[in-house]
Amino acid sequence: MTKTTTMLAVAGIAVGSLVAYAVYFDYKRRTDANFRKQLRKDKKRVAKNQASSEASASSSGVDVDELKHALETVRQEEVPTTPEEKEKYFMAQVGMGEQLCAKGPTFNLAAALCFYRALRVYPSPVELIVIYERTVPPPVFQIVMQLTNMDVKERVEGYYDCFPPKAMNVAVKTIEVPVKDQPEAFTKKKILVCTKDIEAGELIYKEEAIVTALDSDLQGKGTHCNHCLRSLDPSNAVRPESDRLDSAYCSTECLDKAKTHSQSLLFSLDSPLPALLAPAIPPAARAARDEAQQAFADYLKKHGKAAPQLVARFIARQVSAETAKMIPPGLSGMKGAEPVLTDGGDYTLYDHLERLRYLDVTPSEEETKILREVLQHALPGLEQFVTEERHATYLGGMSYNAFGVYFGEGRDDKPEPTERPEDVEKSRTPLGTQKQVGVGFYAVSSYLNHSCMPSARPSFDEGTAGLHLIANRPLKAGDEVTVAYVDVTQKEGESVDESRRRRRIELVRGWRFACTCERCAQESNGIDEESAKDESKVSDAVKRVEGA
Ligand SMILES: C[S@@+](CC[C@H](N)C(=O)[O-])C[C@H]1O[C@@H](n2cnc3c(N)ncnc32)[C@H](O)[C@@H]1O
Repeated sequence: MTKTTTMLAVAGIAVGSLVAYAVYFDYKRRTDANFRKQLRKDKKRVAKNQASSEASASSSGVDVDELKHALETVRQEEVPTTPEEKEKYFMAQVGMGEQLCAKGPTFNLAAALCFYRALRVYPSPVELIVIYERTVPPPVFQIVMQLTNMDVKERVEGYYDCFPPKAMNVAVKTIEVPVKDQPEAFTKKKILVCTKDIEAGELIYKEEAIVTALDSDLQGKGTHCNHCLRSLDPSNAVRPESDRLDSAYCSTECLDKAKTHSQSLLFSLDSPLPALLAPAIPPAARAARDEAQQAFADYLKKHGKAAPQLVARFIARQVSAETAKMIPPGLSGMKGAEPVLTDGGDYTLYDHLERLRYLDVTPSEEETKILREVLQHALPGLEQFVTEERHATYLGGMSYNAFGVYFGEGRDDKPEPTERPEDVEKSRTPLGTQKQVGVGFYAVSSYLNHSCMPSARPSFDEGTAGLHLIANRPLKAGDEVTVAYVDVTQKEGESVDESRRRRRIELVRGWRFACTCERCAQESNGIDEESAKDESKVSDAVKRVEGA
């Protein structure tokens, strides 16, 4: 209840460790599902008598509108950027909060706002809430919890107001669809719809990939840019001095972006942090980092899959985006580190991944260990971020949502896979994965559902991983936009049934769903006995994976 109590409790935990990536963790925890779960638990445990934050007047005696207004005001305030400033700010706010507490109930809201401000810059918000519970007078603590819950709730619920950006002409809509064989049961599904009328052949939007990975047979050859995937003349390629993947780039601009986003952290001995924040690396640590990166590069080469690389790059890009926020504008040299994916709102890259569907996959222990070591040797502490569970979510998210990048009619020189068909890595590629040069993960396009009669198609017209979504037919505002995840053309010599069966089996293998599109429904009418057997295999496979 005194200044010393909170300050001492806090000092014992982490005030001294406000380094770059600690703030990154802070940011993540604040926004991730586990943190929100924890908050809900805390809310139940702590605020037993607290009226719902939706109620017009709260048990803390502060009107909800007043709280909302206060929250908005705090949100508008600038948060200090450097670790030292944050620490100073934190101490000042806690000190002021405690002084205001002593002045009596009239100052409860003002006191709570101080504690809330301190929470915003503290590296371990959950721990701090637990400390507050012990040290802050209950009525003030209740208000801090209300502010925190309100903030998290608004962030979660407001996401689809800001995303996708309005200029992209699409919106995410949640619809209810009937569950097969269960009359009157419905399930929720997200679809992407147009927000304006579009002509056939018109560009709906263009989207840059958040992360890309070249197909493994092209890695190191110098025929494609490692960042934008553009075709290159190897003799003109830009080659970095130190690069674990022997990467080539089409320009110094792509090289710089790649370094900023992920290459420096994962595949080179450069500092993963900008000079302003970078700690000096002792020679022994350098050697260990080199070894960890070599093991990761060997792993990627041996397994030939893109998803583990996309995962690593996505994590690295989160680090880069969060560290860029900590550096005063103009000083960072990290231009482009933070992708702008929303119309305002304070969302992180993780917000975009978290809401997507993902495949239920289990990364090998070896893969998790290798990735953790690469991260640990780049920034000690970062490895804590890759728990088995989180790694599985990332890997499942990338495997499920990646799009194949292909140019023109695609390529014909990709080595035929040697694995069992069900083990071949799939990406959404209307020409078939054999035609792609690599893959990209896209925040908006991840929401596109499949149709065997798609209303749109991805196109890589600029010869890079920049995805142009083109309408296949006229679309009205509100119509669903779909693409083909697999090659849906009926091949020469293939019957309607055979084509239907091929598509559906590929969809089950790659994305584990039985296609419910209009064309599949139409073509099921004349289904023959042989196809019916395959169809039950599709249903069984889906049941197996969905029931698992
Ligand atoms: C990447 S997600 C697309 C967004 C997703 N609809 C959602 O609700 O988040 C792909 C998933 O959507 C569903 N889906 C997409 N296209 C479908 C189709 N043609 N038929 C049935 N389900 C489909 C499947 O569950 C599939 O696993």
